[in-house]
Amino acid sequence: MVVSMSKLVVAAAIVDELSNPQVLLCAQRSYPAELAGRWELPGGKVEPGEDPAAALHRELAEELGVRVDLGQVVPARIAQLDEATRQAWRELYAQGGRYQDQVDGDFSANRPQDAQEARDWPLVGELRMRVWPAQLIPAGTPELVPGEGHQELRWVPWDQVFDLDWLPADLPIIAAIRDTLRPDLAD
Ligand SMILES: Nc1nc2c([nH]c(=O)n2[C@H]2C[C@H](O)[C@@H](COP(=O)(O)OP(=O)(O)OP(=O)(O)O)O2)c(=O)[nH]1
Repeated sequence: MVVSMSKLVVAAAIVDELSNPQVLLCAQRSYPAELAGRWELPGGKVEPGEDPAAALHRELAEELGVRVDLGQVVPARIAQLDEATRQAWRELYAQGGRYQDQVDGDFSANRPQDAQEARDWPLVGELRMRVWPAQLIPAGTPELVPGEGHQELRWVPWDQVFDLDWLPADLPIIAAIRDTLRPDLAD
């Protein structure tokens, strides 16, 4: 059997307050050139053998200098992916897949052919992303100084979030986060 190898990225949807979020922390990438200027959720790649949630805490401390409380992972919703991605993803899961670097073992246990959800979202190529809602410790919306990875960090109200030029794979993810945290705003 062909088993594809994927790389896990972890990211946080940091809001002012998990119980009633008004704004989302959006980050504008500064590199590489082809991604510079696009918006993303802060985070980064899991290192070999690293626990994914621990990797996220590490990335947020490094990139933003913050500590966070994490909520529940927002799973990937098959229905929110475009048709080409959905098809590619079904095939991937049918083959079976593992993360490189022994992160979390086999991820094909939850098969999107049958399921409507899976834990991780597809990004470009081999990358998959696990996303947690989060709030700062203490909760709030302080001004944050971007590190070298970001041009700008901005707290954005939900009704303006989709005005930003997101990395393409993030659009269904951001919609799912908004629908999960603010079901009253769901389309
Ligand atoms: N952090 C983050 N990465 C995303 C998002 N959406 C998306 O497609 N990506 C892609 C962009 C990158 O190719 C990859 C994350 O890599 P990265 O460069 O941020 O990872 P890293 O901080 O560990 O950096 P490096 O060691 O690889 O330089 O995932 C997102 O919302 N947040």
